[in-house]
Amino acid sequence: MDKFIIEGPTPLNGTIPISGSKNAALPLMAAAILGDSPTTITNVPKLRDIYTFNNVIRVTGTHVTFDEDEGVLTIDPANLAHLEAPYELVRKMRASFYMLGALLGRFGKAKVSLPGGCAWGPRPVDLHLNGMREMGANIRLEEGYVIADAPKKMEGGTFALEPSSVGATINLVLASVLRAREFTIENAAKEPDVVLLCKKLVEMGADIEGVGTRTLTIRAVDRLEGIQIRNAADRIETGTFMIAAAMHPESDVTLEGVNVKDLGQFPATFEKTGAELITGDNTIQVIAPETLRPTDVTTETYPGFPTDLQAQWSTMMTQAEGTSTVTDTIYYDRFSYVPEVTRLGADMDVTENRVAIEGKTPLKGASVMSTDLRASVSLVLAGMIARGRTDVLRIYHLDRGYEDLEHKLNAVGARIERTKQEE
Ligand SMILES: CC(=O)N[C@H]1[C@@H](OP(=O)(O)OP(=O)(O)OC[C@H]2O[C@@H](n3ccc(=O)[nH]c3=O)[C@H](O)[C@@H]2O)O[C@H](CO)[C@@H](O)[C@@H]1O
Ligand SMILES: C=C(OP(=O)(O)O)C(=O)O
Repeated sequence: MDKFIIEGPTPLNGTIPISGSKNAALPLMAAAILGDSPTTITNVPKLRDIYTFNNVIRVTGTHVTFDEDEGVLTIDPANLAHLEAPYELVRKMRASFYMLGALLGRFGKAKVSLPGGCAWGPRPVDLHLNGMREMGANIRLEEGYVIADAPKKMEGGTFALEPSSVGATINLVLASVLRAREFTIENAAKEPDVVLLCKKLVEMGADIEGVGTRTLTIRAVDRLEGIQIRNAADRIETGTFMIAAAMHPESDVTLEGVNVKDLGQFPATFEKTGAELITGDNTIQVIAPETLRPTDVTTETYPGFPTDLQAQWSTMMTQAEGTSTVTDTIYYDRFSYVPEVTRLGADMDVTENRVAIEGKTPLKGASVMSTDLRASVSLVLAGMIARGRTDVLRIYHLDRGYEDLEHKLNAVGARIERTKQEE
């Protein structure tokens, strides 16, 4: 197991390239197995979640090749015959649960383990399962597995997502495009990852009405063909580095390869901190403010503030001149980073789904432990402005979702070393 040793504080100056998005790539990979010819996806990041999902897909007999240097993934489902996603792999990442929709949609049968992923508390999948039932599938749970089957064509129907769910929208779209006569998803997610998936399925031949809106109507087609897809830029990595840049008053960082449109309201919220943003076609320059203004945020569905940037924002607010609150309405208990950032000297207090942060506390290096992906990166952000040495333990969570994190940050002035962690 690896850990990071971080020496701080360090201002960040220079240019950071943004990688392809993990959360956009994974549903596209699941969609590829619906095609009756190979699909090629470019701009795919080298991340542990991508390798794990490659292996999940391979178990089915699908041929997967990943050219890591070029970021090109080719998925050829011609020999797909084994309709199962086993616990040993699915437990490692939540997105492998998309295999349920994809296998059921393509073959009318699937056996998929209930999911794992970042475990900060309950992450139910009832909407995925009930939506498929509404479509006409038989679903039962047996020994930790979901076992599903469906007739050649399911009747379909209408299913309202309450609350709106990214994962359930993706799974229901995957299950229906080849197999439901007419299926309507109300209150569908319209996060950029979902919109990209729907657009690419339409390019493959799917019939999806309402792409990019809250109501999707899907009418099954008989076949889909493989296509060439360019994966989106990672909007959460972009937001994370914007926050990193704002945390030290002498930082000035340009992010390259950004998809500004995918950031929703985040840039406008970000500017309330006093940080200056200069936006180009696919670049964002972040000039840190002299004094960071306390700025309250509440997570919402897109285009609102993303839950995946909640921990990073709270960590930034430890350096603001005053008190702020950060509320998570998507996942109520995504605050496991708080005791760890507190170990570095922050003053944070969690009540229900809200953390109150008393700002401008000097941080001082210590050993801290990563508990999930976005929690882990928050500890790196804190470590980069803490005085002295911070050891961030168990960084395997980070490797699930941040490509070349230490190299990218060291190239702009950070001092982060990856080393083996003694057990
Ligand atoms: C809307 C939202 O911001 N979704 C985020 C969520 O996606 P993820 O797909 O994990 O979660 P969902 O979007 O499905 O969850 C949204 C809400 O719906 C609830 N729910 C979901 C499914 C279900 O079957 N039953 C149910 O009650 C969840 O508990 C949650 O409160 O975490 C991902 C990883 O951090 C993020 O990338 C997504 O942007
Ligand atoms: C937690 C995340 O991923 P997952 O939903 O795959 O656990 C994330 O991307 O922040």
